[in-house]
Amino acid sequence: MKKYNVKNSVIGTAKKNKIYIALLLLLVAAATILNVVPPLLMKKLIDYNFTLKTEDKLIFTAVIYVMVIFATGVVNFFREAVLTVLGQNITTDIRLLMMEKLEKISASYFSKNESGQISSRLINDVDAVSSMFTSGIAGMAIDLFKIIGVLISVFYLSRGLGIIALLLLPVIYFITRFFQKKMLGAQIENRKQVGEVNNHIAESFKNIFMIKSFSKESYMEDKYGLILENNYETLEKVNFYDSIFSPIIRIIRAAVIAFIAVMCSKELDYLGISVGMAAASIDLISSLFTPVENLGMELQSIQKSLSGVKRVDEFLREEEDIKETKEIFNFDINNVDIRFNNVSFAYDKGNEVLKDINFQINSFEKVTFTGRTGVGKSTLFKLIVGLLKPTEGSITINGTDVFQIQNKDKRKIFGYVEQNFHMIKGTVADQVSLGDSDITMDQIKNALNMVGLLEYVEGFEQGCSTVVQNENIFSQGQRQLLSIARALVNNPPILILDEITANLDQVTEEKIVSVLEKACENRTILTISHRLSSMAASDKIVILEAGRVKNIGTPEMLLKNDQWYKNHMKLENLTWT
Ligand SMILES: Nc1ncnc2c1ncn2[C@@H]1O[C@H](COP(=O)(O)OP(=O)(O)OP(=O)(O)O)[C@@H](O)[C@H]1O
Repeated sequence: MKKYNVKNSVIGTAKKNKIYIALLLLLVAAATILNVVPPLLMKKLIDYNFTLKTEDKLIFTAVIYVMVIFATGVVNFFREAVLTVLGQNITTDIRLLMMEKLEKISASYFSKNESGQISSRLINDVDAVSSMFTSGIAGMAIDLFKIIGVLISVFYLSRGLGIIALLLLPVIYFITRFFQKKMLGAQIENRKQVGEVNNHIAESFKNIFMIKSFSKESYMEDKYGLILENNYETLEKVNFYDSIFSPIIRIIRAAVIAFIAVMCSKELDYLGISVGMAAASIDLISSLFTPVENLGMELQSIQKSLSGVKRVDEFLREEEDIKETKEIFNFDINNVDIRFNNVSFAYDKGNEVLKDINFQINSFEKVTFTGRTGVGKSTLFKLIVGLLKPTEGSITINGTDVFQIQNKDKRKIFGYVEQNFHMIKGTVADQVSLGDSDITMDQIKNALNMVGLLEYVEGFEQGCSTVVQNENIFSQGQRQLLSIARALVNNPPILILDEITANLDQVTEEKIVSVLEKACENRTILTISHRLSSMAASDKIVILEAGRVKNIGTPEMLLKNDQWYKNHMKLENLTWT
């Protein structure tokens, strides 16, 4: 199994983007140097041109000063641009890696995890990983370089001022961190409250008829008022920390400047430095505040992103479906032999849904699976099409383990009609072909014709090429017919029907049953049904109970020897089931 993880992916991206990395390092070095040049030029300007009252290269130094400030802006702009490109490349590579993994991942992963959770890994967690490298680690490195550059320059100007700058660092850092933590706490609280407000609004809209018919308007209003109050309280907290942080930092900065000015004053002259040196030092020390403040945010961003990295790595470590059969599975439609060999299956370890299942299905047999709800019928179907892997035993088709059949071959073997039809974005033809370019328009039309939908579809302005903007252009019954067309389009020898008439009225059900009767000719049919009357046409009925096969036989045999079947049939005739 290929070893996927975030670290390897980022190293891979870095290798592919060597030029950008080199450029970034160059720009960071240039920005670090340029950052300390203006204060040093200022020192020169003040000491030589103003204090000594010479005009020695005044204009020249001033022009250089302005140019350096301009160059700093340009370098910072390119540095941000390179960082953005690198960030996007990291995101793209991780997303592609996750998509590659997604295609190989075991289907049981999707039954264990909600789709919302999975998409959050692919979207939010990947963004977190990318921001960890761009604004987190890279930002931190840039700010550390800036701080080191400033400290070296201040020490170069005056050792005394260097020590002051060094002592100032932890003070700014801890004050900033204190406020950042408080602010983050308040923001999290506020976000929760905003979520509550949104949920309440969504809930009100969803249940508006119920609220009106049960006169719950004032209850909902009071609840909304309470939620809004909590929301304002948390927002006030955020605003409070936000508003006092900036003045506090400004006061500290002003105090430091005043302190340095006093220390350098003519009367005291504790530091023994020139006016220009003092001005340059004040400028440099002032520029220490922003990178130190940023460090706290970057640390926070790295901490937050680390959980994203962990979650992406967890996803990338998920078990894969490993297919050993490389050759195309050639299928003889006249010779179908499906075997369940001691099959057991559990979604969660130790909690078996199906136990020790053994049976055989032959060509053109029509087999119905029945049993109480939750007994494991749909699970059994997912095992037959190789979406799930048995925890014990195997299922074979003509001797090949179904789990080893390549996904691309499966559609030629099985046609799966689910309980609910899932529309995809695209045209009517796409609903049938699922965008498979190997399926021709003739095949699509044939399939639609077989289910009696062709005439209806050709009535649309664009016929099969009509883009489905609103799925209600098809009724529930027509959607079920589309589902059958989707299953039949490749003319598969095995048709799998998962209680497809469960949610339909009698008339629609009859129509679908008649379509199916035609579609089922010359195929092996596996179907789940609760209605025993519809099983009468089956060659074989498999009754499941407590995860095991309780009985197998023809409808006539079961009517004689299976009490459950007999009772159920009687009740159904009385229309009690
Ligand atoms: N993704 C899943 N994760 C964990 N347990 C599951 C999952 N899907 C189904 N189960 C459990 O497995 C058992 C069998 O479910 P299954 O859907 O196969 O039953 P069924 O016979 O098809 O039920 P029904 O007739 O109601 O459709 C149930 O107890 C169900 O809760």
